[in-house]
Amino acid sequence: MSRLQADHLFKVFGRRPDEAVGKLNGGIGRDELRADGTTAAVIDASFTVEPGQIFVVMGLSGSGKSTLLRMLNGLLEPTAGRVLFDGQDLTALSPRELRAVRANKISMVFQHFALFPHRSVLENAAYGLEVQGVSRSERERRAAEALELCGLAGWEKSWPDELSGGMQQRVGLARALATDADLLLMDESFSALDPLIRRDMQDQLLELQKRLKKTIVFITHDLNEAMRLGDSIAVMRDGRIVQLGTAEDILVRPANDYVASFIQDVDRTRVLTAEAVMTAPLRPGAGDCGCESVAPGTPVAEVCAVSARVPHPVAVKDDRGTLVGVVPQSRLIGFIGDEQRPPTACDRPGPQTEKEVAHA
Ligand SMILES: Nc1ncnc2c1ncn2[C@@H]1O[C@H](COP(=O)(O)OP(=O)(O)OP(=O)(O)O)[C@@H](O)[C@H]1O
Repeated sequence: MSRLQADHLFKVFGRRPDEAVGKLNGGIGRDELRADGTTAAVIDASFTVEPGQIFVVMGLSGSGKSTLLRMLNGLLEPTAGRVLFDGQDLTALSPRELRAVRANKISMVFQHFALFPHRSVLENAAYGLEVQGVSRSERERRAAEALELCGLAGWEKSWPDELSGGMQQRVGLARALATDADLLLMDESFSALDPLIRRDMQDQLLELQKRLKKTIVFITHDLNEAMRLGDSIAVMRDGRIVQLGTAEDILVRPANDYVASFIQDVDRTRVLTAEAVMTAPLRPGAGDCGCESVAPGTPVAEVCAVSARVPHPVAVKDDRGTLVGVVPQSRLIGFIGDEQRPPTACDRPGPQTEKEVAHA
């Protein structure tokens, strides 16, 4: 069972929302509705998020990301459609049941995390547990653990204003992790941070995720962030999900010109991995030599570097050392050059470089 499922979700603000859903289903556009003073913030969004996955919702300002997120945790009631959390229909719960689910199973991390200025870092991290009614000693233990996970051991007694912006954001993350919630909803959580600190936080989240295996919905307007973090990415435009897929799907097979224009500036060699470019080995015994090999998840840029050092296609091996494919140099060069056609033959073949002569 999926941890989270959005099933034909709509959110319409303004007059006669139900009528507007009917019109949207009938093919009317968002702009036509707006002329009536009605805003279709989310239109027919469906997706599933599996346990342990990072699901990223990416889109420009006004595309409907925050509205979608607020429906996922029950803060906003959908105009139509359902949200299933562990198979339970959130839209069918009473306000009291919904509050219990939100307090115990869902944690939010916002862009500007509001820390309490007159509480210590430890008390701030323990806040979610306090709301849950956990005893002081237990919540201090769990908050200290979460702070340590987020690299803030030793800062427990400090005040928020003694911390940098990045550290404050980590306290927010620690607060979310301390509650043991299965589902983390992160709304532009790193957007207010400087680029280097932001990257650091992304790395830290990925590192934490390897251990904790939470289910995370992460909202961002930054495609690079989406590609770094997302096991699965939904690209939103004007309230609709226009593409749903992995970073590789989006880079290699953009669904339309809009998505294609987004990915123009993405460095594919740093996002796509050996797995995306490898082929089946042609000769038996490939990868048996002592030459450098790469893991399936190695970025193409690093595979290029290895390829320049070994005299044959780069072997791709899984974590048990089993050969899963090879990456010939021609494929790497074709990939960087965005070339899909097969290679052509030379009418005067033969070694042309010192390296080729040495290995001829
Ligand atoms: N309470 C509301 N009443 C009326 N319209 C709203 C309301 N909340 C959001 N909207 C509209 O719904 C649309 C989607 O807004 P939303 O905040 O979900 O987008 P977003 O992608 O999260 O944008 P941002 O990145 O700027 O936060 C916008 O046109 C917004 O003006």
